[in-house]
Amino acid sequence: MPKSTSSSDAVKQLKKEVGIAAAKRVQSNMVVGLGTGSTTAFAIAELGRRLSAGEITNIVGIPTSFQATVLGKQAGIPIRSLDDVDRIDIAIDGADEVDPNKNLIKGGGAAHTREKVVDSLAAQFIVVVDQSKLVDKLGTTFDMPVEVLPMAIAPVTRAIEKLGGQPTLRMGVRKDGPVITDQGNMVIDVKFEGGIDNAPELEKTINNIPGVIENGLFIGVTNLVLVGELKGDTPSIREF
Ligand SMILES: O=C[C@H](O)[C@H](O)[C@H](O)COP(=O)(O)O
Repeated sequence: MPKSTSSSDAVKQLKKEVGIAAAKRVQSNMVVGLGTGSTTAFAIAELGRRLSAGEITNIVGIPTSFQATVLGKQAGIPIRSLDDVDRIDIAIDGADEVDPNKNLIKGGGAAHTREKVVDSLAAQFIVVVDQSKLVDKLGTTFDMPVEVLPMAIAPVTRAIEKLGGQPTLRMGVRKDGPVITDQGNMVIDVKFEGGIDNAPELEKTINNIPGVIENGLFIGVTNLVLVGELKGDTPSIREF
């Protein structure tokens, strides 16, 4: 087996273990925020398994994307909207970068706007990642996604350049033209050379540009990070 295949298999296994570990923290009668991405997909599947096995009963899921809605329904989790509930007990979601203060970059799947709404409302927000997502400084391995109203792409791009960012319009894969989000907007990925110096400030500054819907910085939202990591050849889970 080529090395790259075996290492991607190992990452997939870490994502699976950490997703399952997070799903095991869900108890009966909870309202659960269902995150987006390949890691959370394992958590959603495990929640469905626990429901059908009778290990937990009477949970409902609040999805953060079309993907989470589809996966939640496939797993047999009753899906509700924010109009139907008065609280979210726990939210489980992935991340593209996690810093030592549990601050995040999210939006690799263009779902960060709905994710920020749902994850911020949760009494407990659990982030599930494999070890490759841990960084000392945000913005060093992943560009910051910004969801933008399509008619404002040009002025928002110029405003971000004035702030020192290098914006790129995200293009579709297996679809010509730009990525269109679940809300019908576009996404700009912004590189900051050397990473993001003051992420709490930048989160507010970017969101203050007219036409910006939401950026992918999640500051002070996370309660717990579950990290899947390899100890030698053995997968283990660390929390902080
Ligand atoms: O928009 C997508 C989300 O923020 C994801 O949670 C994030 O990109 C991590 O996804 P994955 O678990 O697939 O790496």
